[in-house]
Amino acid sequence: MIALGVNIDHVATLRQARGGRYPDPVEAAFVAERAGADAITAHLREDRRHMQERDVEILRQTLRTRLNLEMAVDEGVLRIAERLRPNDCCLVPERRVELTTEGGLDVAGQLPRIKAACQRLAGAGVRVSLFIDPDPFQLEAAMETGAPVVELHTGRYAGAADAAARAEELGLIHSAVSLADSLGLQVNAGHGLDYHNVQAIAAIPGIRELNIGHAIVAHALFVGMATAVADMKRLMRESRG
Ligand SMILES: CC(=O)[C@@H](O)[C@H](O)COP(=O)(O)O
Ligand SMILES: NCC(=O)COP(=O)(O)O
Repeated sequence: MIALGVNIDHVATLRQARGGRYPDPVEAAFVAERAGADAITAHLREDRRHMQERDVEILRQTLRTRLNLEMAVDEGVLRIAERLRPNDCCLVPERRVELTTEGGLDVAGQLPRIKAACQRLAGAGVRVSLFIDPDPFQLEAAMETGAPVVELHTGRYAGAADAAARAEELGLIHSAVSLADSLGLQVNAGHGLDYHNVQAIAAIPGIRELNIGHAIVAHALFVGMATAVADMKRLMRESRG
């Protein structure tokens, strides 16, 4: 059964629009868990544009499933992760000017730095995942860091301009899953997945977990968070037959 990690960042985006107390991403996480989320993903960005330290502290103390903390290799956030010790940390690239994550982490180009961060988090008892493009060089580098998990960036698949481009990206993802499996890495995937494009990814047998947020939160505006999560879980379940 493929697992669903619900990313609640954009509940916090709505809250930060006025810098108030609601909607509370923690409440969204509880609803998502009751609706079938297997984990909650929260991206504590260095610029704190959405999730706040208060949010991840409460999530760490209250979740019934797992907390997957997404973060850049930023000293301040690393120290928070070492203190909170979430179940999982997923290392992602960040640029303050980006609207959202634009690609995978360049592990191959900064291997000593990423490896040191992985060792610090593993030393704190955290399972580390690396958010990378479906690229053989990045997969080989990810294995060098000792991180047991990779999350394949599905953004280019999700944003493909036409069916041919989407099929090409899907092929790269299939190949990356096979290589990751041969390297002994757990394979997750995420970014830009929605109710129209998720099933082709969820159907790939070697993928253990999908992290999905923006599309679920957007759907939840119209049907509620519980139904939005249940709808996504059903599509993922049906994709496996
Ligand atoms: C790494 C990734 O693809 C997302 O989980 C990330 O959280 C996107 O950043 P925003 O949530 O800020 O859009
Ligand atoms: N790592 C992907 C994630 O957590 C959610 O990405 P998105 O569904 O908000 O694009």
